Amino acid sequence: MKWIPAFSKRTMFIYFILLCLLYLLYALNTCLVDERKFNIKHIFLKQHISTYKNTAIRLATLLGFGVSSDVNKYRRLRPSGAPRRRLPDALIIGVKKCGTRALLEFLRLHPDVRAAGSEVHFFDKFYHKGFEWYRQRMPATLEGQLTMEKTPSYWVTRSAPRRVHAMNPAVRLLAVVRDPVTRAVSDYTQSARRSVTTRSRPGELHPVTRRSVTTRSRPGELHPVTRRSVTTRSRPGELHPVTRRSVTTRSRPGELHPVTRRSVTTRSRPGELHPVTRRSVTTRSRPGELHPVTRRSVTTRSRPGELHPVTRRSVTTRSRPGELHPVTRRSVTTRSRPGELHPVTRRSVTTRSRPGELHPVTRRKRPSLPRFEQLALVNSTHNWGVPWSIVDATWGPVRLGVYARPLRRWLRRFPRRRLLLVSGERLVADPAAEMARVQEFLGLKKVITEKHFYFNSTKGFPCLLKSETSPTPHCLGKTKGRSHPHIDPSAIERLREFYRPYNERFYELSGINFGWP
Ligand SMILES: Nc1ncnc2c1ncn2[C@@H]1O[C@H](COP(=O)(O)OS(=O)(=O)O)[C@@H](OP(=O)(O)O)[C@H]1O
Repeated sequence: MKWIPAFSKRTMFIYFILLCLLYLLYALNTCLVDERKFNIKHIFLKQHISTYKNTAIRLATLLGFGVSSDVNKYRRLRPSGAPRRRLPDALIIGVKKCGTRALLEFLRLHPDVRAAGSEVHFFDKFYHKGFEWYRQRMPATLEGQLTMEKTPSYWVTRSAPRRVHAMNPAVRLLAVVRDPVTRAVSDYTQSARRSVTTRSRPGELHPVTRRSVTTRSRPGELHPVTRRSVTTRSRPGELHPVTRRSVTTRSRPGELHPVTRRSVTTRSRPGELHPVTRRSVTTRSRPGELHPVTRRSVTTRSRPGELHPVTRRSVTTRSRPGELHPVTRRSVTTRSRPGELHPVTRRSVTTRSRPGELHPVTRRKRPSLPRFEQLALVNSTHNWGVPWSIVDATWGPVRLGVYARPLRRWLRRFPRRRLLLVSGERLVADPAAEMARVQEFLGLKKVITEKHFYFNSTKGFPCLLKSETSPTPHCLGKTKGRSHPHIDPSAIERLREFYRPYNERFYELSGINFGWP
């Protein structure tokens, strides 16, 4: 030590005193800012110190010291300059259809949380755009506020744990989980609302979803892919050959439905009363004619340009595509060829395309999916002569409920204490209690309590008394908390059996028993 004056005892002592002074200065600055007796010089100093502090914490972590980086313990907001956009401090990484939107909306009640409104999909779809792009998608926050984002698909994106870790190894992760069976039904309900009614040939798979489609086969035929009965059009009075229930019939005027014995939709001649109900029926008369029974004018089909001979108002015409209505000079409903735009409005028109074809202009889907049971179970095996359905674990809504696999991937990158598993069931049954756990995990003061919620019995879910965006009581949107279709109890039981071992594995890995049936 003697030959290196820089390390003499006296020099070391001076360094120590200097360090203490520096720390005192920092502490003093914090107090000054807290008391709101700050000036621009202090703000700059504060910003620099917090930057150094964060850097120091990261360096210490790299060197293997167990420094807690829980720097965001709840603080009174200090107005240290203008708000700015920052990369997220915490992420809701999943799981789809488990209540991620509810969690985010509830968290937004906290004054120290700011979150991106829509799903950003950075770590799964837009990673190539870089962190600066991601930062720009975030809301501006004040020093001390948490920046958050939720994208449920991160949970199952293989590369997401590595990418999130590269952004910030100290980031806090939240995942909402729910009974995988209910989750699957919820997932299916959403797809059913979005998906399409196609008319393809029997046996053909849907060209977009690659799953079987609603077919029109002959009465009694089973669906060629799912081997279940299909919607049939049989002759009046016939029962459905498979379900043995009555089918939609077209009978002659006056005939009662042969099975239900109720009157059927008839097409009679103008002036005729319905032979059973004795009420007037929809008639097609010639232009100008009054309805022979009611003496009111009837819907007519006149030639384009002609006024209705009784009411003297223009009538619905069928003109050639592109033609304007000769009286109103407005465009008329046209039937163009698939892909053609309406010649006057330049908007896509109702088309009749060939089976499997998507609408050529809008490329949008139309509604209908096979039943949940058909998709979740494959009725192919026979166990000692007894038909036995096996769960289709490759089907998305089923696969996503196997939580153990993605959890293992996340735990390879992040320590368990960095990931909070939120119960989707408790978020509905006792939102305040679950939010208390979440606030503690995020190092926030407990601000969100029971007084923020009320139970809306019509919706069947907890709703908010007020929020950042609305000062009046409101629930989540109508896409959240949908009513689910009835599912065959035996299918539910099959799924429960399927998930049981995976759930056990998940409880082991997470250290929490969620108690799913
Ligand atoms: N408070 C409240 N209000 C409405 N809905 C609530 C609420 N809390 C939890 N849930 C459940 O959240 C389910 C939707 O989950 P997500 O928000 O994760 O869906 S998504 O992945 O973002 O599409 C949603 O699923 P469905 O019931 O199938 O619509 C709800 O069961």
